[in-house]
Order: sequence, then C-alpha cells, then structure tokens
Amino acid sequence: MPLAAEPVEALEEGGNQQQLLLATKGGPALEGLVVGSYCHDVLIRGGRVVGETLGGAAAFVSNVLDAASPREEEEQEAAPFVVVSKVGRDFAYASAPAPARRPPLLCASPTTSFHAQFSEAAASAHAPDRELRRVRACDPIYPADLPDRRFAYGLAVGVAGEVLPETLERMIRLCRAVLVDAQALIRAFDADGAVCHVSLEDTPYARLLPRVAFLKASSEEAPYVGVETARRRCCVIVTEGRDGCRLFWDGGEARVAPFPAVQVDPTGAGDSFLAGFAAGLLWGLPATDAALLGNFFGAAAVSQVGVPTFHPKMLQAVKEILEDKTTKRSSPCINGTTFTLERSNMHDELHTALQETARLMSEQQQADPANGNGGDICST
Ligand SMILES: Nc1ncnc2c1ncn2[C@@H]1O[C@H](COP(=O)(O)OP(=O)(O)O)[C@@H](O)[C@H]1O
Ligand SMILES: O=P([O-])([O-])O[C@@H]1[C@@H](O)[C@H](O)[C@@H](O)[C@H](O)[C@@H]1O
Repeated sequence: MPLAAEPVEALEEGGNQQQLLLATKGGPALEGLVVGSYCHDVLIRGGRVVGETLGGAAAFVSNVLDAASPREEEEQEAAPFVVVSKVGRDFAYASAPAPARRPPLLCASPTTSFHAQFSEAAASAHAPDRELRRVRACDPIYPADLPDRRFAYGLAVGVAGEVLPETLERMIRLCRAVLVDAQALIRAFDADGAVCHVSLEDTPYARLLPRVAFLKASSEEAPYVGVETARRRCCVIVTEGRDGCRLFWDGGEARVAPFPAVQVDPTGAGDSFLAGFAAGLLWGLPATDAALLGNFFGAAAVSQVGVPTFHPKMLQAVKEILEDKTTKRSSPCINGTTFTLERSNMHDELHTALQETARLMSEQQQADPANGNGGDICST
C-alpha cells in the first residue's frame, strides 16, 4: 500500500523549505504528530455523576504511545511525538501526565466537555454502551497550528469536530503516513449537543481518503464510513468491542482476536486501540499483527476508569515480547515505502504471548483492592 505523504519539495506553504529539510534531518527518525484536543469527561449513570476524568483521544493516545512505542534506552521518559491540542483556561487536568508532558494550546473558548450517559443495562458486544453529549466545544485546530516540519506518522484523533478538513490535509502533507479515527470525521452534534453521525461520503474529508493509510471506525461508526467503498481507498479497521477487530483492504480482510478484560469503563478503548496499532507498526509489525497490539491496549483501557495507568511489569513484558517477535526494528514499516497488511506466520504466537500478559494483569487487577476502580461504570 503506498504511503500518504507528499515529497518534501511540496512543503513550501507556511514556512521556509530549507528549515523544514534541516528539521527533518536533525529530528528523531520516527517522530509522530498527534492532532486532537484533550477534553473533560463527565461519566453519568442513572442520573448520577459517577466519574469526572481527563478525556479526549489525544490523552489516551499519548498514554499508549509513550508506553508502547519502540525506544532507545536513553529515551525512557517520553516517546518522540508532538501533540497539537486546544483547551480553555478552565482546563482541569494540566498536571495529568499527558497534558503535562505535551501541553495544549490555550484558547479563549472553554475546554471541550462531554457528558457520557451509561445505560443501566449491561452493554452487549455491539450495542452502543453510552450516549455522548458535547456540552462545550473548544476552538478548532487550524492548519497553521501544526508545526512546520515533517513527521514519520500522524494520528488525526479529534473528538468534537476540531480536526478541520484543511487541517487533515495539512497533516497528510507533513506526515509520511496518516492514521485517522473516523470519529474525527463523521461526528455531528444536534441542538442539544448529542453526538450523531453523518455519512463520510457527504463530508469534505472523503476526497482525502486515498491519501490516508489507515482509517479506524467502531462498529457503530462503520455504517457511516461505508466500509466497502472506503476499503478501496485505504485500509479500514473496524473495532468490535470485546470481540476484537477486523481489517478490510482492497483485495483482503482479516479478523484479529481480542484479549480478556474486566470492563469497568469503555471510554478510550478505541483511542487506545488506535495508538496500540500505531505502536505495532512502529515496531515493524504488519498491520494485521499490529492490530493485536491495538486489541491489547483497547482491553487494557476498559479495565480502568479514565486514562489508564499501565503497570511497569506489564509494559516490560510487552516490550520483551515485541523485541522477541519483531526483527525489523531498525526499519519499521511506517518509515518504509509500503505497508504489509497480511498477518505474519508468528501472528498466533504473538497473540498467545500477549494473552498470557493480559490474563496475568487482569487477575492482578481484580485481586488488588487498591486499584481504585470501584466497580463497573457502564452497567449496574
Ligand atoms: N470488553 C472488552 N474486552 C476486551 N477488549 C475490549 C473490550 N472493549 C473494547 N476492547 C478492545 O478495544 C477495542 C476498541 O473498542 P470499541 O468498543 O470497539 O471502540 P470504541 O471505544 O471506539 O467504541 C476493541 O477492538 C477491542 O480490541
Ligand atoms: O471511547 P473512545 O471512543 O475511544 O473515545 C472517547 C471519545 O469518543 C469521547 O468523545 C471522549 O470524550 C473520550 O474521552 C474518548 O476520547
């Protein structure tokens, strides 16, 4: 599959071309660009507020990229990626790890805020598990808000329509490969702020799809994406909650098995999936194998309320598995010229090894009363 970015020569707008070339030469080889705003999440069940947390795909994505990206020993602190995010002066989580590490741009408008209303009944695998209402919206992210330099990869992860079509286009110009969350493209909001969806084909984003590498949608969003049309333009990944995910491309498809999890809060599962998937590509895995890492971090996300904290032992185990199973760390697919989509012959081994880690972590978490989760937010 060809990559999305345009040649460096095309980067004349908005900056000095020579500077751009220098920045690319001197910068980290696998620097990423994450575009989407942090937000406030209020979790509500039965008319009662049961949680208030940092939200926004950018927060969940940063958390997983920092945890799972391949890194040299001396880069322990933070993985090489930039976050372009906007919040208002009311932002309540400036000292949380993700915003503290990569501070958002401050705006006069308030921080984007969502109310997530969970149904009283336990969610089934594919039924919507929550109703989302956007109660406040921060400014959009404009093309001029993005840094003037090249990136190995970009993640377009808006939650409230903040990634404008022209901003996505600019990302495609700056990044060698762009991964997009469909929720950044097809969300609309009714008069009350309730999230609804529009058909991707009817949006200005549709024409950009052939220049996108991967488009991720939840099974609720998939009908609005139009998988059969979209798969002819880029690789489409449909996440299916506790059932894992499927990949669709022009001429092939694959199902990728899930990992065990005790769900306490489904918020951020899709975001964490996408970041785990991107990390898998950075490790040099083919897309179908990288989706295993997506499923792993999606499962880890639902096991905690809000942005999850990963146990260092779990991360060490995952890193050892990836070091053992990947051979191409020095030339990851995301930095090459094409993507391999089909599963490798060690797909099942990788699943088994990660599953063992997921099972151990899940058991530890259930046994540990200090994990602070206090029960399942999304069901009674
Ligand atoms: N209950 C669960 N058990 C295990 N894995 C889960 C569970 N819920 C979600 N996941 C993982 O997270 C991914 C994204 O979840 P999904 O619910 O499909 O996305 P979204 O949060 O966008 O609605 C899934 O593909 C799966 O890998
Ligand atoms: O749960 P998920 O679909 O991965 O992503 C979520 C968004 O849908 C939601 O709008 C936002 O408020 C959450 O913080 C989270 O980013």
